Amino acid sequence: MKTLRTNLHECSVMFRAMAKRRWLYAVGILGDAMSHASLPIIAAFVYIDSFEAAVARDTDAILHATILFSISILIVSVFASVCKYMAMFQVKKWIQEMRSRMYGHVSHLPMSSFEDKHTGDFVSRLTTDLNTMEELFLNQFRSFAYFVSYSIGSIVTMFLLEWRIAIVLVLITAVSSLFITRFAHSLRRSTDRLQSQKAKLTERTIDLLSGLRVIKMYQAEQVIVHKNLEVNEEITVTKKQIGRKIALMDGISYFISIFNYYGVILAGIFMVITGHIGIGILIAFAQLQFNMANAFLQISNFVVEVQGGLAGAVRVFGLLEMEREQQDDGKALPQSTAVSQSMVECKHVNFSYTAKAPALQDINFKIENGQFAAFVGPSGGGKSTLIKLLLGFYKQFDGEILINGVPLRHYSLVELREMIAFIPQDAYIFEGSIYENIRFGSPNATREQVESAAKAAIAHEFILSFPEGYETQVGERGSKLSGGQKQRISIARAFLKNAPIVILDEATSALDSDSERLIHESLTTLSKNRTMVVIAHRLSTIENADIIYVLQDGKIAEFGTHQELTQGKGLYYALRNQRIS
Ligand SMILES: Nc1ncnc2c1ncn2[C@@H]1O[C@H](COP(=O)(O)OP(=O)(O)OP(=O)(O)O)[C@@H](O)[C@H]1O
Repeated sequence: MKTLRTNLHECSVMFRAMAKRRWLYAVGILGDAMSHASLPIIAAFVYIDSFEAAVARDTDAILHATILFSISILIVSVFASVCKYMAMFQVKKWIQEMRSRMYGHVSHLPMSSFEDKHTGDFVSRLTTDLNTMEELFLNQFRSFAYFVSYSIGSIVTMFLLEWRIAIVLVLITAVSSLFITRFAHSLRRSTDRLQSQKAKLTERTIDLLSGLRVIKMYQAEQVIVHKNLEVNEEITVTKKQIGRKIALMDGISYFISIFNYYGVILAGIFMVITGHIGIGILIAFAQLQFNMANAFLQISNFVVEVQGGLAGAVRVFGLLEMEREQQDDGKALPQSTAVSQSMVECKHVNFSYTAKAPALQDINFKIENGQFAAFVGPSGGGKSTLIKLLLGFYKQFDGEILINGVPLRHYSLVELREMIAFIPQDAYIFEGSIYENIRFGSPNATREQVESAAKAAIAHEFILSFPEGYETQVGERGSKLSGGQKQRISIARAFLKNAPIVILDEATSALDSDSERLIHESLTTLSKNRTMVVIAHRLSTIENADIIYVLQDGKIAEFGTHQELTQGKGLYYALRNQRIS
């Protein structure tokens, strides 16, 4: 019963989500199911007339019944096809809308969602789970509507024909339905588990494909294959459990169906012999009961598919229920058009990811407009965390962050991100052309603007050296470009965005000295008339910074210019010597 209630609740959530489409879908699916269900019932009446006519040797009556039946088949076929198309069309459109909604939703999720869950989990929800939900609407609900329409129709017909047999059938059907709902409960647990295991398999597959280089280098093929095998085995175990339940359910529903079918025939023969019903009615009963028995034989597969579809739907809706990044009101920009003296300021900022150790403690600094500020420090010191706060990825921190003199909370995310051009460590390159990749910086930019951004980033020459120039397809994650080329495309995006603040998380990967020089040059140009905040891993790149902050264990351990910090012989000095030696 609990499963039934849960299933009904899940269905009602889905139907509500279909909005206006649900009515056309419901009409389509019911029309299709009822017209298909009506054929065997019409056939039952045709059999009564035909067999009675056959006994009376009335050929006209047989011809009449045959013509009527043929016309019915024609009408039902046309009507059912139209209804089926209507329902199918609504589902396809709805799934398309859901897919776009899910994509949009994923792009608005806070970064913390992706730190908590594996990419594979999202991929699985967007593909496998959405597909199972589509199947549920296209096939399983259709079969269910047919089964219900046919059961009601045939039971009513049987009541009209011979109520005593009909009562017995209703009782047996009710008992069988109760038994099936009990199975549904246990099957649902297995199908929920199966959907999660499938998601885990997608996660493992993504790890295999994305980490293939590392796997090969460390000859870890066996390790990764073993991990995949583990999930594969778990899936097989769950499928076996489902298979056992299906087999048991199949056996019992087979017994019930056959028992019902032959029971009706035997009872009917007995009633014909005793003169209670004619032979036509007996044949009609056999016809109705035959279809009912067939439907019952399909029921186990149907229950598994419905539970699987619902489990997928729950994961789809689970994704849509994940909380989006809060956009806030956004009233900061009008005030901030007047440029404040300090561009980025932190006042007593404290932040923790979890209840355990704080990632940032009492951070205070002020970066003046047009300054070049660098953050350095040992691994795990809190540099990336600070950048995440400045970019608005996490909002739950204590203290105050001011951008252009206005507290961060007064900016909408759109406004905040318009103020900042971010160059991440991993210069993410999207599938597509170099031109499209640079244009990410400003989707409305003209060709000239894209090219002048590429020139400023000293990328124009290498782009033109490719036979297809800006139209060169870069491959998955820019696989056809070198590390330095990817970084220069990423810098070109920042030039194109033309934001007053540039935040750069310096790439850790080593580059050849030529690439490093070009990148250094382009960053120097980029920093002109802009406020630069750089997380530096190579201390040589920030020697000319206006101010350097050294972060250790979430605190600012020291700050000053390169000369001051070197003379101070503190942590900066030690770090520098460590890296040089
Ligand atoms: N998503 C997260 N959830 C929980 N803890 C995190 C998360 N991200 C970082 N941390 C922790 O916060 C602390 C600061 O990490 P952070 O990434 O800011 O350091 P970092 O200075 O940028 O290090 P690195 O130079 O190695 O990149 C570390 O102890 C880290 O383990």
